[in-house]
Amino acid sequence: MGATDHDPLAILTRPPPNETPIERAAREEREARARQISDQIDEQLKKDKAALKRQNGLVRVLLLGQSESGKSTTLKNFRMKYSRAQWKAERLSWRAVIQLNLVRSVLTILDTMQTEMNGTTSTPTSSVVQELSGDEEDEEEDNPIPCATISGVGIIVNISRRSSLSKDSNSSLRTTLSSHHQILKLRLGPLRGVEADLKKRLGAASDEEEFDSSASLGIGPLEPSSSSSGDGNQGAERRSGNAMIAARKVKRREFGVKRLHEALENGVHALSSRGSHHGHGTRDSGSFTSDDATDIIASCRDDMKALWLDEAVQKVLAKRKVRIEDGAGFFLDDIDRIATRTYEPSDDDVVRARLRTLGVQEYSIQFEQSKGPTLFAGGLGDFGKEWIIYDVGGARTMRQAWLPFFDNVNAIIFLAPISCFDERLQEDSKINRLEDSCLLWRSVCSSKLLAKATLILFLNKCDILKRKLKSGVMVKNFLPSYGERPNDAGSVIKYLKEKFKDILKAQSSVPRTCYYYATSVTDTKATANTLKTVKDSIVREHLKTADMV
Ligand SMILES: Nc1nc2c(ncn2[C@@H]2O[C@H](COP(=O)(O)OP(=O)(O)OP(=O)(O)O)[C@@H](O)[C@H]2O)c(=O)[nH]1
Ligand SMILES: [Mg+2]
Repeated sequence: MGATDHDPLAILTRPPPNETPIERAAREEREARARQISDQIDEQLKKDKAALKRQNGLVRVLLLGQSESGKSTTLKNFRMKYSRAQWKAERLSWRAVIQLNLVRSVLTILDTMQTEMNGTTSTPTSSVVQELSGDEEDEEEDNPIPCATISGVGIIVNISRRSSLSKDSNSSLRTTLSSHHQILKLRLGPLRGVEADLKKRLGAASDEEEFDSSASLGIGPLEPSSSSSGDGNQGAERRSGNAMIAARKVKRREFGVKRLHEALENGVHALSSRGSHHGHGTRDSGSFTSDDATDIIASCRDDMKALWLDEAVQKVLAKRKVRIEDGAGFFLDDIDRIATRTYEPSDDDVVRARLRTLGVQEYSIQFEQSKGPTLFAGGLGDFGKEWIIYDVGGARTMRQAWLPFFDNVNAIIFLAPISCFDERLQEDSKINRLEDSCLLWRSVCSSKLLAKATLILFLNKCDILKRKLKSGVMVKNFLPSYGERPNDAGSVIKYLKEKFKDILKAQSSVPRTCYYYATSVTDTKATANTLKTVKDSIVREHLKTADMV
């Protein structure tokens, strides 16, 4: 008896006895089809398994924080370090954005000068203006008023009054602005057309935007209830009681785009098609030569420099507390380099460029497996190799859009710009920016949806903080709880870090890990090191959750 006689399967699959040639051909065709289907199923299973593995290894990171906290700048650092090829390919297309940043700074100076010449009290509002806390319309002077107390944290944020100059110094400043300044203003006039042109080219999604100053935090269930904000004092009264001021809408000039890639591409395409019409503005082997906007900017170079370096202009800016140098997209110290016909942005330029985020932008980053022992080694497969980073718009009116992205997120990188203890929100001039950051951080810490996410806090804009403190701004004037602690950056960072830690502790029922970093994310070298540590901690936490370590 052969071995197959005992194999039930062999009996089942054995060809029937007395099979005719036609029957045999039909059977073989059936079997071939079955084999083909089986192979297809195997292939699909393999694909599903790979997709599942990839899905398991996918790390989702959400960048959160108020507007101008440095979210997009952090993302740029990530892309610059870990998506080098894509970054380099995109770098040139930032030129129009950087030119727009420069032009807007100049226009802000011109507007401030005009306001001064007119002798009016209002100051133009712009993305490049870092306006100190202080209500332009208040009569009282230099009298800090407690504005808000953050419940359980003990930060009392004062909004100091604008320290206005005497009538004498006002009029003397006005007369210092001479015909020379009028001429500069006239000669720089074409930059208004350039601004409009660049905006059109990039496809402005929202430029002049109105914010309702009575708008809520706008983050739905995350939003702390009004009673829990701990403002049961004059601060709350001050914010809600003055109906006239609360109803006022704050006008703000800032440029933002919904789809960054599209905007950058638009800039490039508009430029090359224009170039073929005008015989210039061409793109040759990946680099620009020139275009109308660039020509005008280049021809205004000396006047722009003269304006920025002018002593009387600096005095007007100081008087009106317009701190362009601490604002977003500051390029006035780089006029020589940028206002040329052949300007090409550097890595640092792109990182410093300001383009407000509208909605949510999504980026995928593929991390290379590094040599030597890594977290990916040891049979952990593709864990942490692919990251999806979500960058959101941070203005209050945009926070509703964050919620859908809270689901399944592995890590939050929260940016709190700590230099802004004496600034107010652009979208709501009643709210101190540090107070807003603390409230937002509290919402993030208390969110059930984010309970499992790794928390990373960047105490950002430390460079601006240092400059501000050095210039004599006293933290205790804005945060009375800071008391007599030394007015240096190290002490302020330590103090605020403890405040953010306290908030997390108060909002967590179980002890929760959070990684804290003092950052200046425009410093790309230092940020590269921070990101490496951040990346490792996120992957480590992710693996812990997945029971892999
Ligand atoms: N000096 C300095 N500037 C910074 C720092 N972080 C961000 N900036 C600048 O601040 C501006 C705003 O930064 P963004 O990254 O665009 O802010 P954002 O949080 O994405 O703001 P939205 O898109 O409005 O939500 C940019 O011009 C940055 O170059 C920092 O640490 N130091
Ligand atoms: Mg942004």
